Amino acid sequence: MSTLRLDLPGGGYPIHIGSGVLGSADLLRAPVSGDRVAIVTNEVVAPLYLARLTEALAPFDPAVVILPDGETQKALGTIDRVVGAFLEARCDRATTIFALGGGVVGDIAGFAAAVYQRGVPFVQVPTTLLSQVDSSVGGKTGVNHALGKNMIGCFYQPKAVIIDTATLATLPDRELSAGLAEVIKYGAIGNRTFLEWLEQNMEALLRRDPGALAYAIETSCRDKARVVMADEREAGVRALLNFGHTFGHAIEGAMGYGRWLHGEAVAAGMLMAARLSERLGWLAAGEGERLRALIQRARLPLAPPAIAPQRFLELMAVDKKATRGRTRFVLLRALGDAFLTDDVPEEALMALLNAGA
Ligand SMILES: NC(=O)c1ccc[n+]([C@@H]2O[C@H](COP(=O)([O-])OP(=O)(O)OC[C@H]3O[C@@H](n4cnc5c(N)ncnc54)[C@H](O)[C@@H]3O)[C@@H](O)[C@H]2O)c1
Ligand SMILES: O=C(O)C(=O)C[C@@H](O)[C@H](O)[C@H](O)COP(=O)(O)O
Ligand SMILES: [Zn+2]
Repeated sequence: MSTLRLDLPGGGYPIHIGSGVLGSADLLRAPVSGDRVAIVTNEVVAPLYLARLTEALAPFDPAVVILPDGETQKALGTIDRVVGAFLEARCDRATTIFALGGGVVGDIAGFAAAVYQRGVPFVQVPTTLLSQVDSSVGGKTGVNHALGKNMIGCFYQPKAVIIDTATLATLPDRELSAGLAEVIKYGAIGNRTFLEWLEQNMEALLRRDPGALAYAIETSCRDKARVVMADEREAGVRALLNFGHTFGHAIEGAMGYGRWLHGEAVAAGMLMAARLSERLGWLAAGEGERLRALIQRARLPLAPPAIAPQRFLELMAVDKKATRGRTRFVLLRALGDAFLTDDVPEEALMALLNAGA
């Protein structure tokens, strides 16, 4: 097992990574400060891992909230239902909330914990590759709105992140690939050495080699923690973690939440951002091709679905990175060297959208 730390002025937390840590009573009970716990999970994850978490938390007798599966659950109505379940179970301010599941459960449970009685402690126990490398770390919580992805939420840091890599054994292949999109993102935005490692180890990751997965998860969490420690509230460098997301979130919204997985939309979005970088003369063609090849080997989509350019623009107009009415994009100077800019001529953007990628 390895442990990283994410330190912030408001208090830091450990990120424990290891196979079988879901069975570790010591690790799971350490972040519990009060005398009660509640677990938020979903109908897919509960039959697989709820008993193990409940056993590890004994003698606490957790209140359990089991949500339906899927991205469409990331909606304000779900927060109302989760808060209702907490109230019915008489959860008080000394109740620690555990999020057991993928990014959807983590974003919902984290936001519910942030607003329940104005804030109760919570712990992330991520069970998808995507949530283990990205969503469980850094404190972005929230839900979607019909007009935009993650439009309702807040920054609210967990007390601990406990990553049991053994849970990935039951993850469907399509979900594993979706997680690899965010892993590739770390290489593309700021870690060329890691990108080269991914080029050499993609097959090992796809066949779920435990050593390769552990290395990819640890490197991703370390990179993300470093960025979050430098800029918790996304005033600057944290925006780079949004590489591929300006296009990706628009794809998710245009298709209807859940049709394209988040990681799939981010993969196509990263390639759109790379192509835009090439069109604007920032990125050499060979670099974009290298990213395309890696995304293809991760079994991820290489191009967006058919979306009218006007619709794309409408959806991107609400992107949270926009300032003074101008959409900002994360572009590449090279693989491993990303930057944020609002200096994207409309003709270049329209040419990209009209080209279908
Ligand atoms: N907060 C953040 O910083 C952040 C970062 C990245 C993504 N996100 C959000 O995360 C969400 C995507 O997360 P995700 O990719 O984990 O999707 P998800 O939570 O929908 O999980 C994917 C699927 O796998 C199932 N599942 C979970 N663990 C499993 C396991 N061990 N075995 C078998 N099945 C399992 C889930 O029930 C679901 O069907 C999106 O809403 C995205 O916006 C948030
Ligand atoms: O943690 C971050 O910061 C990220 O941008 C990570 C992204 O992978 C993630 O999808 C995040 O939820 C996007 O945030 P948003 O602010 O663009 O909604
Ligand atoms: Zn993401």
